[in-house]
Amino acid sequence: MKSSIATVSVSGTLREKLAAIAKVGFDGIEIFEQDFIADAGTPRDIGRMIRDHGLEILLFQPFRDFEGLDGDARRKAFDRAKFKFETMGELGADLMLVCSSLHPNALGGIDRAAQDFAELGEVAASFGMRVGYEALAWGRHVNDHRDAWEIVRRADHPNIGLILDSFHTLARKIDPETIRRIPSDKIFFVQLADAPRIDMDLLYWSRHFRNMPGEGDLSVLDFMRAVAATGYDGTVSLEIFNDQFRSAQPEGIARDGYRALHVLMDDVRRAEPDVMIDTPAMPPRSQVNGFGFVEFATRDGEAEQLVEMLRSMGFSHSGDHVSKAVTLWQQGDVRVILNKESSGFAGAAYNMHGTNICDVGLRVDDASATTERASSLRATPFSQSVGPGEIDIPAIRSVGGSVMHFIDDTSDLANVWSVEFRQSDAPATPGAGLSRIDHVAETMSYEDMLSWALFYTSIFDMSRSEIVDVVDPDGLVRSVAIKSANGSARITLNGADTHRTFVGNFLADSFGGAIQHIAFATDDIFSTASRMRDAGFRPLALTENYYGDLQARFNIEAERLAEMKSLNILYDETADGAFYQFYSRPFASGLFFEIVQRVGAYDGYGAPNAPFRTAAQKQLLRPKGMPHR
Ligand SMILES: O=C(O)c1ccc(O)c(O)c1
Ligand SMILES: [Mg+2]
Repeated sequence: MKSSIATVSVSGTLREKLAAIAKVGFDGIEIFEQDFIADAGTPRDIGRMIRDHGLEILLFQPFRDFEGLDGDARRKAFDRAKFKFETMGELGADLMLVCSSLHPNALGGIDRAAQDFAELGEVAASFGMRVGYEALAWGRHVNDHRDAWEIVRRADHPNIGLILDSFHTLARKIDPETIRRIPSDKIFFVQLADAPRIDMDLLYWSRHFRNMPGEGDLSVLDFMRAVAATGYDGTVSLEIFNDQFRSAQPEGIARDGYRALHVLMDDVRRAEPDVMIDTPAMPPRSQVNGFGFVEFATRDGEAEQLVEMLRSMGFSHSGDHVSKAVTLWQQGDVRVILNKESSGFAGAAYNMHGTNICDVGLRVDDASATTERASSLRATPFSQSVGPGEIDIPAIRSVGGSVMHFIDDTSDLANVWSVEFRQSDAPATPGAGLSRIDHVAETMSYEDMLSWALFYTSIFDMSRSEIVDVVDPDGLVRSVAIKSANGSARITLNGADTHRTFVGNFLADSFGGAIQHIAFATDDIFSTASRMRDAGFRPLALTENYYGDLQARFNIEAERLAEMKSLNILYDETADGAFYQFYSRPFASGLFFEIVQRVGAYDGYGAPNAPFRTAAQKQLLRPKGMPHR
């Protein structure tokens, strides 16, 4: 199988696109005519430049409005095709995509179109070219791959074949299983794209909202399984028209494309064990079993403030690093590390961002297999020199340049706490009932959200929720939740459109995204909240109006409601269960803690409460009388 990406999928000039596509390791490209025409080089020069990047031109496209014409218009269409074949010869491309016609004068008829393609096949053959026919979902007469296939079958010419595009098939809800009966040698090329399910005009949806396989809601896996089952082992190419991608960094998009394509082929291989799939092998998705630790880079007054907060939340100072200014704080199954080093990764992270969560440890089944899969999918490995008494823990780069470490039970990684930390003499405190990390919340620019969701769902056995809109007083924040298969690890990604929102404001200070808050789980939030209050914890205060509204919306006993109000506990309820939560006040550049209790099978994060708590948080951040940013 050759991997390819269409030049339209990536932003920049043709040269910038090629550099990015080549760097991440695609075999070739689909060259879009616009990209080619906009470049000042001759077709020969452009062809050479592409090959100099180590890339093949696997497809030239698109050729429009060809079939179904008659008279002069038909002759003109053939002349146009000849001109394109000549250009392709100079470029060094031998396959042209013809998409189904939208021409107002195009006449329908399978046999008429077949006749056009039989003749075009002869012309193509005389130029040493091949032609693939693709049904656009909004084609005038042909908008279904089954009709395109029938035309190709009846054209019966060795230089005429079919091009399949997952978007056109899946957007129209055409059963991809119908692909299994097409002979593989007549499939000349396969294009892949996903898209979010939005009810809108097909053309508009396709030209603006496509995204990488796995980033949307279409079943690209079922489509590709059917293609693979035919025995097709030719090019698989990403053709992604997306407004956001057009303005993103070319290399990030190319990398996401590479990741999406290879993870899809890996999934196909696992789903169709009898089919030979020729892509690099990688370990299966990594099983995540919760969070091993979270690490703050911090210093001075902010470090003292953090210690105060941890104490007030019931954490005990349980250990000191054998050689570094690093302390370990524990409660239940939660480990928080405070790193006050001025050198190394945490030191650099502090110098850049101030107090921040620079590192997260995920518990996985197999740490080295996890990093192996991650590097196969072009994640950036991370390592730093291992100091005296330290264990080399496998790690990769994560959101905003932070680090993600992997801990498992199968190697000496399991002993890291006893090896790297000396137990503290400080007496353990009784705690406040926090048992584990329920979730961590990462803040990022909305443009990066799909990319980080793909990061999690491709490397780990994690799935993605629908995107929900969270209203901030100064803008919209979109949020998607990532959850491990067993529910033990949850990560929410919050995408900010503007820096005026609470998360956007944090983003402006944190350059490129970071964890903004950590939510701890308790089994009894009322007891936890009162114990924390007694230990000096200062919760985020909600308004009277909030509790008035709760009373109106839900059936909560008056006494309970009064207790919630006095402890600043928020509430949500669905058919699956109930959810209680309360928050700390923001500290440092807008970091905060959350305490949650899930009742029944409640699976959300209290999104209906988000506008009220963000308003309260912003109130505290904004200096009185100052216009906000
Ligand atoms: O939107 C289009 O016109 C268009 C062109 C070529 C394709 O391969 C395609 O899928 C869509
Ligand atoms: Mg296409």
